[in-house]
Amino acid sequence: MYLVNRQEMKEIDARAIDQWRFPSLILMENAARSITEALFETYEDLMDRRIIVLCGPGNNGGDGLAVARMLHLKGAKVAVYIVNESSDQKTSIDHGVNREIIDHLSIRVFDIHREGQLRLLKANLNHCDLLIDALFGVGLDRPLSALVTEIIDIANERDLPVVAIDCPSGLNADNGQVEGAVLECTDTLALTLPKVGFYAGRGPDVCGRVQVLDIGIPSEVADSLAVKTSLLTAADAKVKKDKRPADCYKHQFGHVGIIAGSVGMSGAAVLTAQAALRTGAGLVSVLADKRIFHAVSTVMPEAMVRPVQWPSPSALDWLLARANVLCLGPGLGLDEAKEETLRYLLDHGDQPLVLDADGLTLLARLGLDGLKEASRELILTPHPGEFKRLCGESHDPKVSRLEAARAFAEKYRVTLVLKGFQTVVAAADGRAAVNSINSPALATAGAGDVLAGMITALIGQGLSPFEAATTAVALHGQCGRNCADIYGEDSTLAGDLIQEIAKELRRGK
Ligand SMILES: NC(=O)C1=CN([C@@H]2O[C@H](COP(=O)(O)OP(=O)(O)OC[C@H]3O[C@@H](n4cnc5c(N)ncnc54)[C@H](O)[C@@H]3O)[C@@H](O)[C@H]2O)[C@@H](O)CC1
Ligand SMILES: [K+]
Repeated sequence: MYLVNRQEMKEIDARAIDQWRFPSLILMENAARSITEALFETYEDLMDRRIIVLCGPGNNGGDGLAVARMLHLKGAKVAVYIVNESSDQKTSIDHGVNREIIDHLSIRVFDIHREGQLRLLKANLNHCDLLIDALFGVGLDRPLSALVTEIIDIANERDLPVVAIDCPSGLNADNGQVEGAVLECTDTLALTLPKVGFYAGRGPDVCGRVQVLDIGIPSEVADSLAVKTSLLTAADAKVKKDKRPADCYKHQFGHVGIIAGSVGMSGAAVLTAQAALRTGAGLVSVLADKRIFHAVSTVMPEAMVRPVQWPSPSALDWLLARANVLCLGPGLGLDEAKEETLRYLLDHGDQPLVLDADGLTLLARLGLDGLKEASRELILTPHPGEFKRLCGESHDPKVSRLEAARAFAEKYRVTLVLKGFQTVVAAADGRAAVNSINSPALATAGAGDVLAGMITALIGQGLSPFEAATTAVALHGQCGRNCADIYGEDSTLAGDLIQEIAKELRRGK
């Protein structure tokens, strides 16, 4: 699903109106109908609640007026407050139309132009059971005034459920930044598409549950724009590849080469390899330190395990001659021999290479300057600490994860998987995706090794690095959610995730 900024959303609305010939008032009516339905679905006792709709002067406020009308006509208890400070109190055209309609109904409508008029709102908020936020949507284009800030502060002080129409007021839909105040919402009903700002800066704290509502704009309209950002949802957890033919053989599904594990960290090699096998890899070869060879090979009869004394160019040559994709790093260790191993791999072979965990720390040590000229596709999977190390001095904590990941991937011509809550995947060509399928169950030892194995296996089966990374991230998130249901968030083990890969892949067929 596309994830859009304000300019893209406005362009989609404008094209729907100008090129696809949808009258804007129809879109507003559709929006209001979808929002009203969602409110009834979300709040079963809606008819018993005293509802306040806070409207701004633009089309977001117009949506609010139309929703207030629909709720009123269904018999709900609604009061409307319209905040408009502009000197001529001008509103958008469609807001004006909906104002006229509502003025002919018996709904209580109050105008607020200045601070002296806040007393009634303050009093009514004390007896309110649901606040609908229609102050500003994607049209917020300047810092909030003192009046609006005060209104938002008053509302935030109350312990009220708040439903945002399109976007919480005060949230910059481009980057999640807040200047002054932001309405803290329980639910955000995004119109047509989710906005980037929901997943950056303060966005995750203030949006609550996000639902995306269809308002009748055909999907071709968004397709006609070059939107480069997407939101990963359950649909992305399905592997987009053909079903295995009946007469298939293992060499058709990739040969994954894994360089992982060290004394005390043999499990990392096992988890990476098992995850790759469960994700459909035809063959998996592991180069493992000879001291952990038995530990790795005995628990994993399906993988080919070769004992190695690092550094070992000959073992790497053996692997380079066989594997069609490589993964280096989980539990590998950081000694001089491993540094030499990575240096050798960066200079030899042309298979895509996934660098994870210690592989990333080693890369940060070697320096990133050579990456742009690398003869192979590189996929880096850092957690925030590793990412900071990779960025070095250029790390800027004020830049959102999405933009930081995108800039890094473009600069170094790599696919970057910036892990954490709402993992970001970014490609060298500017595409990026944010994962919406998260689970606290994934915060467990070895979960990263599993993800690295999954990404590597999907590349081995022919997916592009970006496709493989986005699919694996969504699938991994889904497995985390399943495990949270089965074992609980506290008790999920990385190995449990691997069992879930099998169930999810079967379900996705
Ligand atoms: N065809 C469309 O364009 C549709 C738009 N829709 C709604 O319209 C919204 C966008 O409408 P608009 O572009 O009118 O924008 P908004 O209604 O989000 O806000 C713009 C209005 O707020 C004022 N404003 C902006 N920042 C302010 C600030 N900091 N303090 C005080 N006033 C401020 C502007 O002067 C303008 O009057 C969407 O978020 C969505 O809710 C929906 O009705 C669906 C269709
Ligand atoms: K809003």
